[in-house]
Amino acid sequence: MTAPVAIPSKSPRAVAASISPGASQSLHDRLHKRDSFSVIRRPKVLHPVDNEGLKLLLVENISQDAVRAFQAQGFHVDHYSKALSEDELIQKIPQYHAIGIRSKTKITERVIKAASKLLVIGCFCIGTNQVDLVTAGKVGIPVFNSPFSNSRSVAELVVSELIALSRQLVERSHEMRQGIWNKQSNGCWEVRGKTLGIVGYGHIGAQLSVLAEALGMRVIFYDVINIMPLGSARQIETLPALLSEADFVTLHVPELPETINMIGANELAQMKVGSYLINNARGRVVDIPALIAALQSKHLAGAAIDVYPQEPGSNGAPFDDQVNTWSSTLRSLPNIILTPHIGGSTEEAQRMIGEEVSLALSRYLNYGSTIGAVNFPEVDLRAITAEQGNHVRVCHVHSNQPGVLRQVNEVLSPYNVEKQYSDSKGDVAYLLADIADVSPQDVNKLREMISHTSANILTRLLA
Ligand SMILES: O=C(O)C(=O)COP(=O)(O)O
Repeated sequence: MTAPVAIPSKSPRAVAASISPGASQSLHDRLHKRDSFSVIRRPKVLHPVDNEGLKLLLVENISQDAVRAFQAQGFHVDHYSKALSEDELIQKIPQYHAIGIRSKTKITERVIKAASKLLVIGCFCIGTNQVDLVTAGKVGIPVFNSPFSNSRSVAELVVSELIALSRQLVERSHEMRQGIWNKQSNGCWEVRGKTLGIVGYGHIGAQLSVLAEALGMRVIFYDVINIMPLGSARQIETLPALLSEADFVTLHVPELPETINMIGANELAQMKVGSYLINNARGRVVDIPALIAALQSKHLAGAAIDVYPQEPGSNGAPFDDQVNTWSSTLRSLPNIILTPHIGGSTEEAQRMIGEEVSLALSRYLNYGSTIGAVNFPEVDLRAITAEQGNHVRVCHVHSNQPGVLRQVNEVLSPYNVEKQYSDSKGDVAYLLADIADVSPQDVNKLREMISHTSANILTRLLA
């Protein structure tokens, strides 16, 4: 699990989408919910004019709620339970307009280059490090994720690991399953009064902070930005200071160049003798051979690991030295809890993520909205109403360079532009414009002309 990817604050002129995952409205109602105008006037349901019959590829066992939500809109959905390798993706992706993945499927530059029809990528999880976000943005593909819907599930898993580690629960259970009675209190502790050090105080870290205090723990945290501590938690200035004070260290940071091997031999040496390490973030954040050494020397009393640099792509696949050279050594250590990347794997989290990310993808495919995209300017427009029969929405992704809007507005000048909004992020800019009274014969002509402007990356028309 990772802390949320920082989403730039929304422009005051962009319409913010507030999504309440527990809400029970239909997808259609929710697609329009945030537009107060639509309460009075019925919104028109838009469809892409040039790619009818949208095909979606969902991999890694994404929730059936998402499958149903897409099917209800008439999209064709192909659903796989396992992750696909780069070569498998390259072979399949050319026919799809959208793909939904979780943490394991890597959308590399090669995959994106092969994805000639791809319009949007949905990460049905928090982390987006498995996607080449820059390349996707450059070819006009926004990437959406679920910034917090599995946070509670991860925080609860950490609570269980805190107690299980400090009571050597997995060891005792393993012995009993082998018929060995080994009642002992040596090296077993209550968590009450112990110090929990949280590295990364995002949605998961903050949620965990509250739960841990309810157990009577002292909570300290380290984060690269200043964050208001919840309850009696305390922000610590530096990582070494946190490591040297905590009895338990738990990691909740995204995988970034600066977090890879963030916990190595030096950091482990800074941790207290007899302390514990918990990693439910990303496998490459911890230098595992160094962790193995720290456990073997008994400097650490235990560890719980849910994520690994390399992970098998499907259930039933072995977790052995072919996957990571040290797998069997790790498996042989005492008081280590190893789980197969299950931090966000609860019914509740998967259902909420399925709803949230399918909604974001549908909003983009049908209405052009990029609110919540992690690699793209966030743009939305209030709905076209059902009465506005011949209105057309232009969605124009272009290079962020001078003179583009002049060219595009030149093309639009014979029409009445009801509303338009554009924003940029890095090299990519995105314009949404609603055009009145476009005859059906003119629609394709309009798309052709805008597509031929010099900075065009991708132009879609919705009507
Ligand atoms: O949300 C995340 O980033 C996770 O690591 C969970 O990944 P998963 O959906 O279980 O593949």
